[in-house]
Amino acid sequence: MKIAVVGAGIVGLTTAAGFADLGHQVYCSDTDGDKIERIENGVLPYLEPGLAELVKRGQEGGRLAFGVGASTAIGEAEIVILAVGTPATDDGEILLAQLWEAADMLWPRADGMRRLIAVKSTVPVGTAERLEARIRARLPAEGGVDVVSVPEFLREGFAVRDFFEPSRVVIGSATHEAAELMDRLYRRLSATVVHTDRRSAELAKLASNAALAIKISYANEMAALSEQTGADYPDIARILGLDPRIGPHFLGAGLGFGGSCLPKDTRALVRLASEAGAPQTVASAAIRANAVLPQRMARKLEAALSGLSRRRVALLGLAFKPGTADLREAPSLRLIAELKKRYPGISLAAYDPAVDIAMKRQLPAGVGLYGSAEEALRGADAAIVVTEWPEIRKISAEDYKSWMSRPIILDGRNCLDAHALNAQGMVCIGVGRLPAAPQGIPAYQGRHA
Ligand SMILES: NC(=O)c1ccc[n+]([C@@H]2O[C@H](COP(=O)([O-])OP(=O)(O)OC[C@H]3O[C@@H](n4cnc5c(N)ncnc54)[C@H](O)[C@@H]3O)[C@@H](O)[C@H]2O)c1
Ligand SMILES: O=c1ccn([C@@H]2O[C@H](COP(=O)(O)OP(=O)(O)O[C@H]3O[C@H](CO)[C@@H](O)[C@H](O)[C@H]3O)[C@@H](O)[C@H]2O)c(=O)[nH]1
Repeated sequence: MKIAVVGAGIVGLTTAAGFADLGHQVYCSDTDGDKIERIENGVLPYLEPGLAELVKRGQEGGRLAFGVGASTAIGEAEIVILAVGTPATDDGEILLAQLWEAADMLWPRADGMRRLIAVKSTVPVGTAERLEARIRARLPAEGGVDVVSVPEFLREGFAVRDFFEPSRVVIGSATHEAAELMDRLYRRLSATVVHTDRRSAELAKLASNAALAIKISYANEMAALSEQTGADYPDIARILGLDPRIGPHFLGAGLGFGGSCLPKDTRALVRLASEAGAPQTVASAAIRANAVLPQRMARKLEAALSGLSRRRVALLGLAFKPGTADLREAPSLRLIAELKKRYPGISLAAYDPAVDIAMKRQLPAGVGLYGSAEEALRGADAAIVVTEWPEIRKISAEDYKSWMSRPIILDGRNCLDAHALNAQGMVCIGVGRLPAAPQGIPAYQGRHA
């Protein structure tokens, strides 16, 4: 099948390279000429395991080509997949400018034959219908277009794996022909395919991310309650997760959810729901619960160190999760803003294994960015684990003790063995965990003390 993918972000590029690998003829376009040039030369702008190899295989096999903007290849494609960005404002309005721009580039190439446009970008409910109406209004009478909704559920850092082994493929369509054609496209993947209407597909995407956000916020509030009542949240999470009706995933407490999707899509759902007259109070509370986590961490830091104004604090990890260099809505940025607001004299020394130029540019002024954990930790009065990178989890008690002024670690992802580190003369405090008598924090006398 001939396919065009519009947008070469993580989603577009993975989709394009994935379908090329499945034997389709794929043309992938982006308006960003630099990005396309880098991709064509094998220098991917994303840290995604296996993606560079997949792209190379597609190019070498002659099944994957790239270009800037519109092209005849788009006119020839049976299916055009839209994977452009759909950022959201702080109050949850999803901005569709990139989608309309892409659509306006398509319609002059859609005349004369019936064509399928698949919206993979995350959009408000009703967008596929609006897009179809917009394109149809510009088409000559003999032309035709069907717009379907095929939301994407891949996770950053697992994009390639999730393409080939998706948890589900959702196809929202309005005609039998469109559903059938999309089915053919996905036939080579052994995935559970759910056929539905377009609005349900669009809402299912927002609902999925909001469900994950709600679960994480529940975990974080339960962790706070554990701290207040002398319980151990990781044990509680394990007990909860053993109930198959609850499940073990997304119960990790810490600095909360970030990234380009969970925060924006949950905000979008809340806004959409309020406009539709069906308020999503639970999703709304999940956003509020997430927002207070940097303050909680700042208070813990203050309790662990008496006086913070001239202290040096190391931040271990900046990316919104391990395996990516993505800083979009990263908890690290909210934590930095909170610490700098509360303690203007604080010195912040950060390290992230995926540090790159883009990350440097996004960091607020006044944060030192170092090329190794050792450099960030040297002379630090405390360290906060912000992202649970394997490299960071592996730092030994000996290293912490020899590099830092005071070996105080606030484990913002509960990824360290606090008891083992504490037994080696460190002060390691997790989230929802019982503190092991650090200075400034009252000792707990229970089994974890
Ligand atoms: N990143 C994820 O993990 C993820 C997962 C699932 C769904 N999504 C959703 O998928 C969509 C894409 O996400 P992303 O992270 O890949 O976005 P992105 O912003 O990283 O990439 C979008 C790309 O589209 C390009 N673009 C914009 N207008 C264009 C046009 N008119 N023609 C051609 N290219 C154009 C941009 O230059 C950019 O390279 C979003 O709606 C997002 O919410 C993202
Ligand atoms: O128990 C947990 C699990 C995750 N997180 C945080 O939640 C955020 C999001 O994590 P994750 O969902 O793994 O990352 P994304 O790559 O943003 O993927 C989400 O967003 C994508 C874009 O819509 C969807 O396609 C995916 O299905 C959905 O998991 C990160 O900041 C994590 O640190 C926690 O705090 N606790």
